[in-house]
Amino acid sequence: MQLLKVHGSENDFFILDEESLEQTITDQELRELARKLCDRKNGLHGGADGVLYVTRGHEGTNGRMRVINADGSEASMCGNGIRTVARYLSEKTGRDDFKIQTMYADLEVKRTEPFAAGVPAFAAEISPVSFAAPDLGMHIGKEQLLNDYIPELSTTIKFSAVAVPNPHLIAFVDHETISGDKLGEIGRYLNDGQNPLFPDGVNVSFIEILGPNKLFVRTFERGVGYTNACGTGMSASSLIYFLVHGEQTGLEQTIQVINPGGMVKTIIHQKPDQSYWISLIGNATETATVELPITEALAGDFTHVVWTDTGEQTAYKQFVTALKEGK
Ligand SMILES: N[C@@H](CCC[C@H](N)C(=O)O)C(=O)O
Repeated sequence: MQLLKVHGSENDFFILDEESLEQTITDQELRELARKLCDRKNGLHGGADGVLYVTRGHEGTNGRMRVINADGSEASMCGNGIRTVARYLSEKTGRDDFKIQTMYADLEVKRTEPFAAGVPAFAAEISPVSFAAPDLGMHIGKEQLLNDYIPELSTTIKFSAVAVPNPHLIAFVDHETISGDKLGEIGRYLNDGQNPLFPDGVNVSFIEILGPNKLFVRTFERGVGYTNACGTGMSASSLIYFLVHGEQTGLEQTIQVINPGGMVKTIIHQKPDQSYWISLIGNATETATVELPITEALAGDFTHVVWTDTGEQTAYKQFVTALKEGK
């Protein structure tokens, strides 16, 4: 079996193309493989946030992406992941602009200007968007939530909820709060599988506004925990920023979203039917190619792994250093 280790803003994944498997695997094996590979302690080379399983897509697409979180659960979308799958499929098929089949929609992706020398970038469509409680798996006694309190969570922090289409709960906070563990406390509670508010879990993001069209976003991901970045989380946060702070931004404007692992750009669009969609633009970095026997991987045995670094991470680190220095 071959894998590709990739990341978008250091939200890292193993891409597994079904064509690299000698035999088909069951859904149960795929979930088990994700749990074994991604474990941050005992997994493959420090683990990962998830597995992106690439298969043939239906007509009109260049392939299909399934998102398996580190805990083996399946998500409907992954914004950082889809850019890396876009790059993988682009290099596999020689096309730079195409659609990828995901759980609920065929999404447009395209190669864009690199973020820096050696830092390839792709743009991905993030949609469909919904604010409806049933689409969010939200049970808070309200049909929608926009900048309002959930008293069970906090009496001082206001939340907004949006599905893009995976569910996100978002709050504007100050610098001290975003740097503390309130996000972890809320994220862990809402993803314990037992709470009555989001029984299926939810991705939780805190936003600090750094200036007009400039945000810092930190996310606690469903099925993962704290991540360096969450692409759908940053897209959802940008949309909520537009809806709550319309005095600072507008449709078709580029929003810069800084995250613990780097930076992405987002643009909010509105269709004639009034529905929203978001462009998410960011790096698609390939850090290593990996070869290993699937039977051993399923048993959590990584002794016969052939791991080959691509060397791309050096350019990515230089890009992040320049970003921090404001260059
Ligand atoms: N990291 C992803 C989101 C992955 C799925 C998420 N954990 C969920 O369960 O919804 C991103 O970049 O969007």
